[in-house]
Amino acid sequence: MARIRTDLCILGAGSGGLSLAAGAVQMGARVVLVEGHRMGGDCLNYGCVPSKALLAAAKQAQSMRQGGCGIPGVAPQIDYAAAMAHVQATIATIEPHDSVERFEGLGVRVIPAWGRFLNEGEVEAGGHIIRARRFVIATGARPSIPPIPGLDKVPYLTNETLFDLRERPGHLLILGGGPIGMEMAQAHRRLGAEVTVIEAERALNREDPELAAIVLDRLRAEGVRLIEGTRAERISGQPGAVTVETARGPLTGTHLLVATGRLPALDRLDLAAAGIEATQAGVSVGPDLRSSNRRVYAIGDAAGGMQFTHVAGYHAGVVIRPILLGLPARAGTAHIPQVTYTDPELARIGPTEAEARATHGPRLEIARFAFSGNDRAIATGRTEGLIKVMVLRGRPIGVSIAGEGAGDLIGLWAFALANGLKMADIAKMVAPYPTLGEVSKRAAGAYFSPRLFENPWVKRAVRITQRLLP
Ligand SMILES: Cc1cc2nc3c(=O)[nH]c(=O)nc-3n(C[C@H](O)[C@H](O)[C@H](O)COP(=O)(O)OP(=O)(O)OC[C@H]3O[C@@H](n4cnc5c(N)ncnc54)[C@H](O)[C@@H]3O)c2cc1C
Ligand SMILES: NC(=O)c1ccc[n+]([C@@H]2O[C@H](COP(=O)([O-])OP(=O)(O)OC[C@H]3O[C@@H](n4cnc5c(N)ncnc54)[C@H](O)[C@@H]3O)[C@@H](O)[C@H]2O)c1
Repeated sequence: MARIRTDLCILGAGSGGLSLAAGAVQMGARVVLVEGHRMGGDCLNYGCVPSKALLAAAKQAQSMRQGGCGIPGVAPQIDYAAAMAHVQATIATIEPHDSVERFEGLGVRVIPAWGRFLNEGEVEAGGHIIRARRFVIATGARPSIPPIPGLDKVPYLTNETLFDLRERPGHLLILGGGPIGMEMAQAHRRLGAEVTVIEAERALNREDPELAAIVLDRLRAEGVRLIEGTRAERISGQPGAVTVETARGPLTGTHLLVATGRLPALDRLDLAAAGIEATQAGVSVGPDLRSSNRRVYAIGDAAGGMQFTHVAGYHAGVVIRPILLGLPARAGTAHIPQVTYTDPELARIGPTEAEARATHGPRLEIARFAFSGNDRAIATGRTEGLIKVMVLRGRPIGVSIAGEGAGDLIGLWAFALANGLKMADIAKMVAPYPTLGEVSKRAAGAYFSPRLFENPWVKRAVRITQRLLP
């Protein structure tokens, strides 16, 4: 076995591992990056990128079908294989950025193999023994497959196989109404498939129900059949005919997509050999993302917590400080946004209204503004939408937005929360007219309006001043 000595060994070349490798090598560290499967990880190959590309194709089809602004709709000619070719072309365009060639060009040593710990300070991968000053586990997550009787005997899809389809499913059954389930439900419905979602609780149940309802109403109106509060009890069938038995009766479709959550991918690592503690949720880490083995950190999906590409990238930025410079660093969550890319989009940062009320009680104030009052939304015919801001002592602590462009609109609030800005700072902003961005300013306006317009002291001050002014 060849021996390698290095400063930093990263396991997993997905969103987190790649960000860390690029940053660390360019700052002068010797970096070994171990990847057992595809560079770019889940996000590029089976996650964010293909799902957003398919949603874009579906949105194109829907805008033709729906028409609007005086232009009548037309029946789109949908070629599912062509939509999937667009998905693959999107991946192929982004791929070079995450490639072995690019990282080797930066000076990273890439080992294309699965890695596993041999002891507290060594990893074995592809016939190499890597001894590093620090290790970072960035091995991501994979679909969690629920133990439903019969599921192991039928053909089913996950996000890892869905994008390989070239023939449109006639009727796609989806187990799970989380972000994966709802994004893929809308994409497939708009591309012409029949779609039924079976959700054990409430669809999009981590979101504010009032805002989730805006999205779910739209999906239902487009023909997605949503069966909530129902578990799959037994599954049977064969290719082309899969039946899910539920308390509300059997449901039969041509394909089944399992989207019931994701579990950290730790099984190949032999964590015990390195004294690294973990639970089902992920590697056990403190706020500094350090594991029970002080040489080893975990980032991204492998660290449990929020499963998003931007979180993996953020984690990379957090651990680079102690690893390269010995400086302290802590990862927070209060300023992390998340977006479900249905149409309309659903974006959130911080707690929902119910969560914020449970923590802060009557001290919490809520500012809201509906997209129906935004001139741009009216001009484009996209008036379904709402922004809701949770405010504590003049500062926003949480924001939920459902509506066209919500994922971009949440950016302003992510900036505000990351920098501890106040509602007054948002109110100071002059937003260009007519833009959807005005909804943020109007929400801040809604917060100050009662203070300004319903305040007898303000009225009295104005009357006195008016008497005194020449
Ligand atoms: C369908 C879908 C859509 C999504 N959409 C979004 C979105 O729109 N926005 C968003 O922010 N997030 C989205 N996500 C989540 C996002 O993809 C993940 O949060 C992100 O990829 C996590 O990055 P990571 O670096 O932790 O892991 P990954 O990107 O999964 O990378 C982990 C890598 O580690 C490798 N690996 C695993 N074990 C080993 C080992 N023992 N040795 C060597 N290599 C190993 C894997 O092969 C993989 O390449 C989506 C996920 C899915 C499934
Ligand atoms: N736009 C985005 O940023 C985006 C998109 C997709 C995925 N992701 C990430 O990937 C993660 C995983 O997504 P996901 O949608 O698979 O998981 P999820 O955990 O968010 O949702 C899974 C849903 O499945 C339901 N469920 C679980 N077991 C069930 C069963 N037996 N029968 C019926 N329903 C069942 C749950 O109640 C839940 O609502 C997300 O939490 C998110 O972090 C992000």
